[in-house]
Amino acid sequence: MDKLVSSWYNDQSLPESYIFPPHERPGKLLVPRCNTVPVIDLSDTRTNLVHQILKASQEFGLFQVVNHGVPPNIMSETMSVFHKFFELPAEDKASLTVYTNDPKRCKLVTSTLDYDREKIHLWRDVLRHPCHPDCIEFWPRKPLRYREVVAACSIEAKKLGLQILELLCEGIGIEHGYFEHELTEDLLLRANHYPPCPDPSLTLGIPKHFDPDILTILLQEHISGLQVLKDGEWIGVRPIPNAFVVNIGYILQVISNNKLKGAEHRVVTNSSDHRISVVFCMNPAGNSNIEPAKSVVTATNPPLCRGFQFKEFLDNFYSMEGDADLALQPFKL
Ligand SMILES: O=C(O)CCC(=O)C(=O)O
Ligand SMILES: [Fe+2]
Repeated sequence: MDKLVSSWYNDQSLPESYIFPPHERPGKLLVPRCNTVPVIDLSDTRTNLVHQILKASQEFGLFQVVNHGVPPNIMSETMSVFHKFFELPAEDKASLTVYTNDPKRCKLVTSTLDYDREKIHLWRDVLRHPCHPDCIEFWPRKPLRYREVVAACSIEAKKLGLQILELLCEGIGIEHGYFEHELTEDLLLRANHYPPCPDPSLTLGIPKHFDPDILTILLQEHISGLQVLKDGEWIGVRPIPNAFVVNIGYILQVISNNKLKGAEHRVVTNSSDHRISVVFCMNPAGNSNIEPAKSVVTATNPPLCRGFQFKEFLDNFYSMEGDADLALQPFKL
C-alpha cells in the first residue's frame, strides 16, 4: 500500500494519478447545498413515518433522520474518537496498514483496497472493520476509548437501521421482521478521512457509486462533501447537527424488486477542511440468499432477477470495479 494521503497532502500539488476524466470531475461549479434531500423526524406518528420514508426512498434513495433516539453524546464521542484516530502518529497506525485478507481484521488503507491496480486514486484514507463482537479484539487500541465508544455507536446504528427497515417493510408490503436476522447480520464500519485537497475541481473523495449493502447509516459533521444523484443532477447533502444520513443500498433495491431506489452518491473534497464520515453498512451474511421478496412480486411486477448468494454478488461487484448494475447482470431475468 502507498502512504496515507493524510501524511503528504500538504507537500505538493495534486498528483496526476488523482485526476479524474473530465466527465467525472466535479468541476468548479458549486453544487447547492440544497434543502431538497428529505429530513425525516422519527418522533412523528407511525403512519406519517411510513409514508415519508417510503416516498424519500423511492424518489431519492437517501434521506436524513432527526429525533432518532440515539444519544447525542454517543454521536459526538464517535466523531471525536475518529478525529483522534486519524491524528495518531504513523507508527500507531502502522500495524493496521499491513496487508491481510482476513475479513475479521481491521484495515487502514488510502484510496481503496485495490490501490495497486486502480487507474485513479481517491482523495481519502479509510479505516474499515466488521462490528461483530467477535472482531472487537482486532479493533484499534488507540485512542483509548475507541472500542467502548465505537461499540456503543454501532449498536445504536444497527437498532436505528432495523427500525427504518421495519417502516420500509410496512410501506412496500414486505412481512414484518424480514431483515432482522441473516440479511443484516454483518454490520461493517467504514471511517473515511478526506484531508484538504489542493484542487477539489479535479478529483473526488469517492466517485459515483451505490453502496453494495441493504442500508447505510452515516454520521457526518458540519463539513459538506456528500452528494446524491437525483434526476441526473448532483445535490449536496446539507450537514445537520445530530442527524444521521440514511441511504438505500443496492441489495435493498433488488429485494424490493426496484420499488425502492438505491442511492447513487459521491463525495467531493474541499481545499480548507478535513472531513470525516463514519459509515455503518448493514450487510447480509455472505451465504444468504438474495432475491426479490415474494410479497412484492406479482404478475404485473415480475422478479427482476433470480436468487443469488450475497457473496457471489460481492465477488462480481469487486471484479467490476464497483459497478453494481454490472455485478447484478448475470442474475437478471
Ligand atoms: O463520506 C461520505 O459522506 C460518504 C461515504 C460513502 O459513500 C461510503 O463510504 O460509501
Ligand atoms: Fe457510499
